[in-house]
Amino acid sequence: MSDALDALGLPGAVSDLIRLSGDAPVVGRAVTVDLVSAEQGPAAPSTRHLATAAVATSGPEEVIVVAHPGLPCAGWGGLLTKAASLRGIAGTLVDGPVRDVDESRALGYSILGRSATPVTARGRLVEDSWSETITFAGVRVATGDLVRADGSGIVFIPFDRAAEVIERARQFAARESAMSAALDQGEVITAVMGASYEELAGRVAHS
Ligand SMILES: O=C([O-])CC(=O)C(=O)O
Ligand SMILES: [Mg+2]
Repeated sequence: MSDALDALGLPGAVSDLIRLSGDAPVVGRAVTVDLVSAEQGPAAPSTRHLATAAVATSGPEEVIVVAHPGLPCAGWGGLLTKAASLRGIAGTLVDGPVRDVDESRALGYSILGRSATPVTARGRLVEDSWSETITFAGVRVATGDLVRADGSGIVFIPFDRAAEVIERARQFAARESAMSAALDQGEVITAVMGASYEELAGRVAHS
């Protein structure tokens, strides 16, 4: 998917976030949440914990995508995981720290984030909006965009470019399957990942 974005000159690949829990690929449509520091948020104190509206209205094939202002406190926790898991939500991506990671692991719920922390968001972070377009690790993400995340990171695909990105990704995947089969048949890696593979990336990157 990342190679397909490269090929089409699209941003959307996010490095540096790590898998904190779960082991299944996270695939679905983004449901965005934007967090700000409590000092920058609304004057009245928050009466609803962050991300709860997004969780309460989302379900299977949806992914909660949480923008985080970078303070050292959690943008997600175990009770949110429990509620999301009960609703069949595909997973959560947080551009910041996450807490209660062991609870999320016990439930097998997939989370990618920047780090783990024990520190609560309460009194520190508030939800500025949800379902609005956000900037997540430098990528603009709208609710409804496609997401795929796994142990290597995240790709976001704008909904209106999804068909062409997926088509291109299928071509790359077919090519890699053939290369993998060639290895099974005894071809050497120097030949399998030879000039044609390198040229493919070069052509792609500059097309
Ligand atoms: O207080 C928080 O940051 C959220 C939390 O622990 C949870 O969802 O369990
Ligand atoms: Mg908790």
